Amino acid sequence: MAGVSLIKTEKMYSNGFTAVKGLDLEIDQGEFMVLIGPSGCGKTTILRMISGLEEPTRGEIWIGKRRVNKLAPKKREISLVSQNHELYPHMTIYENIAFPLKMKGISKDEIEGRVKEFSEKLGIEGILSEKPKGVTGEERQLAAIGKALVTGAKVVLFDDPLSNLDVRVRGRVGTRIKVLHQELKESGQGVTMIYATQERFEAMKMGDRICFLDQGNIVQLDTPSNLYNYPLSGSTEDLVNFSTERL
Ligand SMILES: Nc1ncnc2c1ncn2[C@@H]1O[C@H](COP(=O)(O)OP(=O)(O)OP(=O)(O)O)[C@@H](O)[C@H]1O
Repeated sequence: MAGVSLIKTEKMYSNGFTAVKGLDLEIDQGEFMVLIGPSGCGKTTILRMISGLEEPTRGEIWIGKRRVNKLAPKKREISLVSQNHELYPHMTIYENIAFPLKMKGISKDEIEGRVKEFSEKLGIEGILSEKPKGVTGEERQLAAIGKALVTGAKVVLFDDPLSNLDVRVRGRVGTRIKVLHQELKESGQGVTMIYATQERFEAMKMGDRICFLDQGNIVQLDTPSNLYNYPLSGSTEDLVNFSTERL
């Protein structure tokens, strides 16, 4: 397991726009951290810096005991799930989930065991021989989550992964991710999950803690119950009021 720390992390894009402003954020190992905030507040930029797809302009990023500012994405032991499921259309669901393990040179038997384990945990064992276009959007996204987790990544990043699904399906897949996080923790394989969303109900339901962002700054960082009891600003009051109406 590995925690993630951002220390005075800043991102200025080449056009001079600063999307993330001197962020201090410590995510514990095995934690489920939700990043929430309006469009453009910097959620994707933060995830891209943690995964290594963007380099911070200033500050530090640590994954576990390693300072990763200059470390290649592949060496960070991180997976990223986005709203576009990123499955290869010509491969079956099984082949897609197995693909990152195959790339690592893992034996066929071990691949089989791991794909079986994760597909059962995600309830998609019945669609393994299908191609992505032959299954539902929900199943495709679950397969993408399986592909992200099967490698044994210590940190999994989710960039608004459910935004293309309708609201009922969204709730179901969100619950599955949360349950899976808990099951992995209980089985000693805990994974740190960092989950970006604009959905307030999702944030309150899923996060161990919620980091509320606005214009590249943290507005409030706390547990759902503390946010509920002690909202520090109009934005966090909004988050709590809207979400609890639906609880
Ligand atoms: N490559 C880039 N060059 C310049 N500005 C960028 C670049 N990428 C993102 N931005 C800007 O940085 C800000 C933060 O963008 P980011 O995608 O991180 O926000 P977000 O919170 O993930 O938004 P959303 O919820 O809409 O995905 C936005 O104002 C965006 O326009």
